[in-house]
Amino acid sequence: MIRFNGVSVRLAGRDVLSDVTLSLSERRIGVVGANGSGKSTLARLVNGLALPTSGDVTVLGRDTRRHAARIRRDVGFLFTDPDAQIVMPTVAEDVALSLRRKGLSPAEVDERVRGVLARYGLDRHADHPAHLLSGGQKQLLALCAVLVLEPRLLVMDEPTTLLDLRHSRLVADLLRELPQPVLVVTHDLGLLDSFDRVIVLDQGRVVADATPGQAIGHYRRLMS
Ligand SMILES: Nc1ncnc2c1ncn2[C@@H]1O[C@H](COP(=O)(O)OP(=O)(O)OP(=O)(O)O)[C@@H](O)[C@H]1O
Repeated sequence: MIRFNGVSVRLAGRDVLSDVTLSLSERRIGVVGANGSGKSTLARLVNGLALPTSGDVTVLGRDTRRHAARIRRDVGFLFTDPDAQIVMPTVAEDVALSLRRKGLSPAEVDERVRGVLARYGLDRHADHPAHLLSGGQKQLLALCAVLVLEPRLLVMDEPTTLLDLRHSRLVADLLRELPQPVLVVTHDLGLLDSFDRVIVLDQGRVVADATPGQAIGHYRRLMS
């Protein structure tokens, strides 16, 4: 599903990722590590937002250097900062935008938008200005806009950072239920309990790649 082959990323004269080789095919994959260890860069490599300086990244059988546009259609990407992906004036319009680009009929768009907003408790805000939502509500809106497209694979960069306990649980439940494979970067270690595989990064290198219990144990020792 995702293959990193000898991947290094050098930015502004610094090695942000060094010689990462991973073959990922599990349904739930977590990535943890200290601030600045390269987690977001690793996530961004998966949909071609970042490109390797050396080595290559293959996603769903395609090289991210040569097929970035196609890969972005297949891979839903949730940014840490929801303001980075909210573009339309109202909540419903923002979710509808990506669907209209897919050529769906107005009635179909409306039905899908209402459905996803209701699922994430934003239906009351459908016609409200998106910029007036709280940070957590914006994060949920960004999630709705990604999920409504039913991508083949999802990448989430710190999806629960702005969420209260109830909404964090909603995202944890979603991660259990979603049919698609998901790669999640997070500092919310509880989110990873039910995951299949967790990768620990340290200074741009993979230093553990194991079950959640083993990987988080390694991460805790690294941080102590
Ligand atoms: N465009 C860029 N230009 C220069 N340096 C960058 C760029 N993007 C990231 N970096 C650097 O790469 C390193 C890794 O950044 P990255 O965002 O991948 O870390 P992270 O593990 O996600 O951190 P955090 O947990 O704080 O979000 C950091 O030192 C950062 O300053």
